[in-house]
Amino acid sequence: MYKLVLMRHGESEWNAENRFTGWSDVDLTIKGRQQANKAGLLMKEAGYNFDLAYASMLKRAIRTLWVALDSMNIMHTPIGLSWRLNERHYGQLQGLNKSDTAKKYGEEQVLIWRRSYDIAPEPLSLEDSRHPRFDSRYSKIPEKYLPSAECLKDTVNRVVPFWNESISSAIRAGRNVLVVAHGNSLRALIKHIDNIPDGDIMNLNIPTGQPLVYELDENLKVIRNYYLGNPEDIEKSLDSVKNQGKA
Ligand SMILES: O=C(O)[C@H](O)COP(=O)(O)O
Repeated sequence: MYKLVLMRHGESEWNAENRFTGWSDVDLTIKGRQQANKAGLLMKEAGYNFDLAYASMLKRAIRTLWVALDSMNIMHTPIGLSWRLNERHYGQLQGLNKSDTAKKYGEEQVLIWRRSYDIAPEPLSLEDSRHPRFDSRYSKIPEKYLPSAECLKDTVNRVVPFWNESISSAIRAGRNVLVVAHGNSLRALIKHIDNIPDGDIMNLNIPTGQPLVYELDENLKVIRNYYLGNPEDIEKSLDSVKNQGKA
């Protein structure tokens, strides 16, 4: 049996301000750093150790990973960063307050933008200075792959090649792997590894800074999954994620 640990970054500055974030590169809040530290201690106490860790190319995920590895005292762990683990690109919604957006367009519309499987928000124009094609960290990635907006289906299509080419082969090679990414890039990954139907994935939310363990059989089929943290904290955190789109 293999074990894989997935974790969403700790609270970010825009989580705290309830703004759509996507590929915007905002940092962790103090609370977010504390969550990452606590998550590391939790994993250490539970006997986890990692041979390899992955994060997206966004600093809220990278810093969460650094802080967690630091609190586990395993900062030597090799790290792979990939744009394929970045958050779902939220297009023109990026930067807007979720609750104000619900007041303007209605909660139902915001829920569609946040959780529908195949409806993407309005894209950023190719000339918008926030477009990833102007960001040097993505300069080696062919422009056709750089999103202007994504629905979850697009994010699944972006994340799955990274699972197939990197994460799953590391697991099969017997390496203990930690992946730190984002609410929607993890929903995309989980949809794939746990074979969740398109219609059911809208009910899955991921709390910030909570290690989520997946036990996998030799064919990488999911046996079971569970959070390491306190169930009440996780429930509270899940409710707050759900309620972000309320007017
Ligand atoms: O990009 C964002 O705003 C968050 O990371 C995830 O947002 P969501 O829960 O509204 O999809």
